[in-house]
Amino acid sequence: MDVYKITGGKPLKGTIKVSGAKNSAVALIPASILADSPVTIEGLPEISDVLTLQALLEDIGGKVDFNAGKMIIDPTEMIAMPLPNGNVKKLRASYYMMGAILGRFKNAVIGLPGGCHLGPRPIDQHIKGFEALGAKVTNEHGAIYLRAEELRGAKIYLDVASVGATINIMLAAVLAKGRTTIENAAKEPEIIDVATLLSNMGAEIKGAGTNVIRIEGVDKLHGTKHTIIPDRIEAGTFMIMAAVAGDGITIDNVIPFHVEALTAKLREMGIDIVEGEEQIFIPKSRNLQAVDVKTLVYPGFPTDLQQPFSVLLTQATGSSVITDTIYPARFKQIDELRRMNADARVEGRSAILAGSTPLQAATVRASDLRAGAALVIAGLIADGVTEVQEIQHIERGYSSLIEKLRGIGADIQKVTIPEEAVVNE
Ligand SMILES: CC(=O)N[C@H]1[C@@H](OP(=O)(O)OP(=O)(O)OC[C@H]2O[C@@H](n3ccc(=O)[nH]c3=O)[C@H](O)[C@@H]2O)O[C@H](CO)[C@@H](O)[C@@H]1O
Ligand SMILES: C=C(OP(=O)(O)O)C(=O)O
Repeated sequence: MDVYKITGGKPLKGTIKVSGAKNSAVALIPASILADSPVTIEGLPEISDVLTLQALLEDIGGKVDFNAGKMIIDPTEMIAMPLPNGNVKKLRASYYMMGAILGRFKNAVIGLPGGCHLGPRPIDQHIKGFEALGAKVTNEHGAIYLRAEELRGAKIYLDVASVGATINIMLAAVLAKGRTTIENAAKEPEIIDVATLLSNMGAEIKGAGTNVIRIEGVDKLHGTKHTIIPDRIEAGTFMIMAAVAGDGITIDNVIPFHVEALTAKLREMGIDIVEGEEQIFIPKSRNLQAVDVKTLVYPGFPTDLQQPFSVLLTQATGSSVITDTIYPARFKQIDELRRMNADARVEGRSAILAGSTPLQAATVRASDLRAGAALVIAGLIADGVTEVQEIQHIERGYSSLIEKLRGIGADIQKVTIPEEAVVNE
């Protein structure tokens, strides 16, 4: 099994570049299914979620060429093959195969999605949307069957402003007959990115990025070329790293507006943030002050940064509370941080962290993607050599992490250890 070994305490300095956004990539790739000619996507991150989606497109007959972040997808010979399990279970966003295959072929069979275990992650709002568009949806032996004679535009009010449901309904609705309105839509930047690709393919979409999206169905969509937006969660992870371990770090390829909730919190803690057009510079930080954080839908503080942020709070003066209103049980990093000497505990939907506590190296487990990112940051500031296990979760979402961190002076390596050395819960 592969693990990361990190020797903490090295001064981190220089420039670190952000890759394309994972949560856009995983929707843009399935969106290509809807076109009648090749789609090119540039700037994709080299992460396992992207490779798994490439395999899923190939499973249904797509021809895909992926090289240096550029993916050329020829969807012309795709067929609505069932995708019951296997690759589907490797990532959360395989649910976008439902909307895209249903949208193009009017029927689809897809296993239930995988992804990070953050507590319950229902897809009832996706299903509600597909049904409103005229699909019959059944769950048979762990696979979702979607069948429609034709898809017709509808008015859909989402009970929760779900990113996945918003995008999935857009994918299913762009080729439906007539007008679809999604109310209480999610507003994340990734939704705008997907709407931009679909519009450039010929779709008629208005309001992406607001809470009402209107889609006028069209008869066909064509290929196009698209450049993905930068990953605001990767950028945020590097900002947190720079604040807690940096000796002057520039984060390159970031849209500062996309990380404003984090920037505001960091400033509240006393951290200097210098914003450029596509760069953020964070000088060495001193005297971090405790703050409370509540995760909310965009533009609120993102749940995906809550776990990395908890490491920063172990180094602040005073006691901080993090409350995750999106995934109330998303605190598996806390037990691992306690192994590293953090003074932290979970109470209900909150984590309470007392600072400032020097962290000590330990062998820890990345239970999920952002818990893994949190443990890497913890390893960078801990005294000694930290071993992070289960890094396959981290590699679902961070492109070339080792190389990027080494580029700013981190001592981190990927090594293979025998299976018997793996820690169990
Ligand atoms: C691939 C992807 O883009 N993943 C992101 C996406 O996940 P994902 O799209 O799965 O998250 P959602 O925005 O759908 O979930 C938000 C909230 O709505 C609830 N919900 C969602 C759908 C549904 O049908 N019913 C329902 O109750 C969820 O349990 C959660 O409490 O947004 C999350 C919230 O920003 C991020 O943590 C994930 O990184
Ligand atoms: C939860 C995440 O991803 P996914 O939805 O793909 O599991 C994440 O990116 O933090």
